[in-house]
Parts: sequence; C-alpha cells; structure tokens
Amino acid sequence: MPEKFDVIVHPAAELRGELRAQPSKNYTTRYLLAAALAAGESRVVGVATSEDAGAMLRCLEDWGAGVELVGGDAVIRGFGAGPREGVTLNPGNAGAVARFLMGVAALTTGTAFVTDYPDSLGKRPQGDLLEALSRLGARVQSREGMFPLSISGPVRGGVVEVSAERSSQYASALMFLGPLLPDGLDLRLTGDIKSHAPLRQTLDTLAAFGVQASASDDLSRITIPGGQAYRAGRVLVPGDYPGSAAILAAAATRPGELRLSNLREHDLQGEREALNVLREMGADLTREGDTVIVRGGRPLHAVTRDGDGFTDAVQALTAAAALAGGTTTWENVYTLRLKECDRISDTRRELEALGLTVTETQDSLTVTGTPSLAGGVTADGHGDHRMIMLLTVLGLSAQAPIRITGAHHIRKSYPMFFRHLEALGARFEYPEATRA
Ligand SMILES: O=C(O)C1=C[C@@H](OP(=O)(O)O)[C@@H](O)[C@H](O)C1
Ligand SMILES: C=C(OP(=O)(O)O)C(=O)O
Repeated sequence: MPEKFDVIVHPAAELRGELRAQPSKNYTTRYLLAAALAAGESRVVGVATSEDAGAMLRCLEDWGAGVELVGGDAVIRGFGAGPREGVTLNPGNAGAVARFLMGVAALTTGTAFVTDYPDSLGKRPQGDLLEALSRLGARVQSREGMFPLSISGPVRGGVVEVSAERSSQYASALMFLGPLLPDGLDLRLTGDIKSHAPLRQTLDTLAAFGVQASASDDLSRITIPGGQAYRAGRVLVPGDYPGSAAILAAAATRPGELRLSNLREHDLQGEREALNVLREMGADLTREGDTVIVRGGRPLHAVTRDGDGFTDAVQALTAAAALAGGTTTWENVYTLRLKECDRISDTRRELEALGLTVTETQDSLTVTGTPSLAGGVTADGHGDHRMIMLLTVLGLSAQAPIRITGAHHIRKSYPMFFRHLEALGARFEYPEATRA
C-alpha cells in the first residue's frame, strides 16, 4: 500500500471467515497515559497499533516516559506526577489524546501543543477545557480556543465546573489530572452531558491504576481526592467495539458468515450497543462468549435511536441504515459535528452523491435506505477514519466499485481494516492518493 492511498472498493458477493477484534482505541490511550502517570514500570498488554496510539506514545516519550514495545505490549516507565517541563507535544489528529494530555499539562510550568492536522484537530474546539483549566489557575493561550495552544501550571485543584456538552474528553482530561493535585478535583459537569460511556471508561482506568474517585449516578459530579499516586501494574487492553461495529455492519449487509472474537460481553464501551442496533434492524447476530457471530444477507429495516451512547459507531450503523428498508434517524448526535469532520453534514453530502435521500437537523441525521446502490463514483473520505469505514461498507454492497479518497486516514484508529475485510473475501485496490 502506498503511504497515502485512495481505496477502490469492489462489490463483494459474500463475506465469510473469522477475525479477532483489534485492541480498543479508548482503552489503549487511557492505559498508556495512566501508565506514564505511575512512577515505576507498567505493562499495557496488547496495545493498539493505530496512529492515535502512536501519537500518545510519542507525546509520553517527549514528556519523559520510557517506552518500549515488546511483542504486542507497551512497557512504560512512568514519569509519575512530573512530566518534563517546556515540551512541545504534537498529538497528530487524536482528539482524545490531545485533550487528556492538555489536562495533565497543568502539572507543568509550561507545555505547548501543536498539530500537523490543522484542518481536522486544528479546527476542533478546546475552549471548554481551557476555561476549566484557567479557572483552576493555569495560564492558557490558544488561537481562539483551538490549536496551537499552551498551558502553564501548576495548579492546586479544588472545585471546578467543566462543560460536557460538546465532548466528554474535557472532563476525562481533568479526571486524569485530579489525583495528582494537592487538593484533588471536585468536578461539576455542566450542560447536557454527552458521551457518558467514555467517562465511565476513564473511571474504570483510574480504578485499574489504584486511584480513588467517586461519581454521582448521572456523572454530573465527580470527586477525586488529591495527593494520590497512580500505581504501576499490568493491564490488558480489551477488543475494540467502535472499529468492530464497521466489520459487523459489513457482515450484516452481505451474505456469508463472520465470527469475530475478542469482544467481551461486559464492557464499558458504549459502541457495544451497535450489536443490539443491528439486531433491532433485523440482523442475525448471536454471541458465544467473547465471539460475535453474524449470518449476513438478511433484509434489514430502519430504526430510530438516540445515537449519543454509541457515538463512534454511528457512521458504521449509517452504512447499514443506507442499505436497509425504510428511514433511519439518529437523534442527539450533535457532537458528531465536532469530530474529525462534520459527521452529519459531510455524511449527508457523501450519501447524497451516492444517490441516497438524507436530511439533517442540528443534532440528528436521517437516511432513507435503498436496496440497490449504483456505486461507480468517487467519494470523499474527508480525512475521517469513520467516514472511510462507512463508505467502504457501502462499496461492498454497490453494483459498481466506489473509490474513496484519502483512505490512508483509516490508520488513525484501524490500520488493519482493509486487510481484515480482505481476509473475509473483500477485494480492494490501493492507488496513490489523489488528495492529502
Ligand atoms: O474519551 C474518549 O476516548 C473518546 C470519547 C468520545 O468523544 P466525545 O466525548 O467527544 O464524544 C469518542 O468519540 C472518541 O473517539 C474517544
Ligand atoms: C472521534 C474520534 O476520535 P478522537 O475524538 O479521539 O479524535 C473517533 O475515534 O471516532
């Protein structure tokens, strides 16, 4: 595959075979960070190999952590509460990585943040987190609440409000910081709290590293006593539900049979709900322990669902909706506009170009499915891995091939995505990219 490639997706008669789900993106980023915040050596077993995982590892090294990759594991020698001063970090295009590190930066007398993705991460809002940090006493500078920016602490902690209306990542960032502050943090999450699931994954991570925290049931109040230490140890990264949702959607929409292992049943990833949504749409989807089995090709039908609980699977499920009978609506998905691209308007544009009927409101997306998708067009991947997954799933069911521009951006979260589908019988070509 060229370094930067488009992908030509050929229609697939069927998808059949066995796969192991890749390691979770959200747990990889969290475990690596927590390991760096623990003095001593930790082993994160089975880390993701995606660009976002790489971005976290690079930044932690720049801050002074020892990083060694041993087989599929990361062995981290942590810097504890003392990341190196005066460092410039570049989290690439990784939103969660960027925000978590911005929180921790308040431990330092100065950390600068830049990105080589000015058109993606560079346009995502950071103001809510910067405001909370400055209320805590940090000095912050930014380009109107966006990258590039800098954060100077140290801060003591205490009671602070943070908006959770646009992203949960701001509150997660403060949760990673809290235990290392002398006064801890008493977080008040304001607004209509979005993405509860990743907040619970952050609480889960703190517990795995021996940090105490408590939260109200609705997560509006999260209390983290100060003066704690992260405890170094060994943690195992579970399988990734958001990326797997796209593989499951592909398997549900083509004839054949998929067995996808390494997806534990009791897991805090909200995108686990994608299994229930696909079932509700009519997919034949069962589970044997950690293995999910899809017998594909059954006719699917539309659903109406609140999509906030499975935010990173909405694109994958939109592919299923576009091939289903009837009109599907995802409600309460405003935050999709603030991801790697505008996942509401940009999705509408791409699906319309494929001949589908799509409408949007500020916080919803509605798609009317078609039993026969012509294909034969070039679609814009918008530099967004989840858009690329959506368009790929559609290409597998189209009458004629679909070309997706900038498909190398799949590496942000799922570098093996095309290889995994090839193992099931899909066929792709990887011409040199026609756009960055
Ligand atoms: O905390 C995390 O690791 C994430 C939280 C979610 O973002 P929002 O909280 O902005 O919805 C999700 O979309 C992102 O991929 C990862
Ligand atoms: C939005 C995503 O990631 P992030 O916010 O971490 O860039 C995603 O993985 O779909």
